[in-house]
Amino acid sequence: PYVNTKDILEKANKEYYAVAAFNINNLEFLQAIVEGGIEKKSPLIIETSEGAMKYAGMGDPLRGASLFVKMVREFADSLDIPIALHLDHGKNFKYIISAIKAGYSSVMIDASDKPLEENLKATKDIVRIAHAAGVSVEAELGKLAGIEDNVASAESVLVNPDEAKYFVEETQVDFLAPAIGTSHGAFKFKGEAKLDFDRLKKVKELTKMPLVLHGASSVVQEMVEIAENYGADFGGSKGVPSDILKETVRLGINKVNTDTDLRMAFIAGLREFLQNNPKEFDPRKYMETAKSYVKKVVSDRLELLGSANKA
Ligand SMILES: O=C(COP(=O)(O)O)N(O)CCCOP(=O)(O)O
Ligand SMILES: [Zn+2]
Repeated sequence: PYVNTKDILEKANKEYYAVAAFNINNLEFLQAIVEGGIEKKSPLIIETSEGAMKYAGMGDPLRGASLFVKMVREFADSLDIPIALHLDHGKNFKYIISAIKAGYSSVMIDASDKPLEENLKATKDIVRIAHAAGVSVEAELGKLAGIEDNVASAESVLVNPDEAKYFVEETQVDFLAPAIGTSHGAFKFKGEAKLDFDRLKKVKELTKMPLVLHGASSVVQEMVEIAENYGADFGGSKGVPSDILKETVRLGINKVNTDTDLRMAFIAGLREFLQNNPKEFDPRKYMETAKSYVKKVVSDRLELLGSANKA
């Protein structure tokens, strides 16, 4: 069934596991993610960024939002596993309202690049509207390093746990993304991977609410090797190692944003197939390997996060 993201995350919060939030931009990634969820009998959070809404709507974000709701509902309404649709990194008021209007389960208001007072005000405004429409809300405190929504932030600004407690009480957001040292994309760490577990622990103790990890892809070595075998150049790529990811779940992370791992699995499969099948031009065939690799990465992640058999 099509459910509210909050329902999925409240259960995960109580039982101390995490649910992956997989980004999509097209039909093929959605198909592969749903196949993984069915195989693992796992709840799924499908999420789309504002860029995805523009891409699918051919420049019209409301059309994009409505298309994604229809696609995801079509799968969700016909399956036993709970599936929610979430707007990731909502920064533009018009896009956030478009997602609510189209029927998204939840939206993120990302005002983390603003001073606290501005973040508070923007978040309160969205919470008031979203809650009136039965839509749950995610906000972010602190800043991820790396490129976030085209804003290149040289270094990450880690969450302040006391500020987090004040923020959630003031805004009544349903789930919070504390920045603890991750960043988006495939090049997360120069040296050794390190996250600020102490801050995470404190935020959980102070808020007791479902928490979100952005920039949580692991950069699966197996996929990097296949892609590089067929011409990709992913030198220097490094993600969040599985043991570190598991520790964040043990410390209270309940939603794990995953986009890069799916992108690398897809391109690895696509490169491999195209190189080995010079005569093929049927789109139902030449994306098969790509989709199967995405499904594999999805299934492994659902297992790792502990949401398998939790549907
Ligand atoms: O946290 C993540 C993904 O992290 P990852 O890169 O580690 O998968 N996200 O919120 C995904 C952000 C995708 O935005 P865009 O469509 O503009 O590229
Ligand atoms: Zn993110």
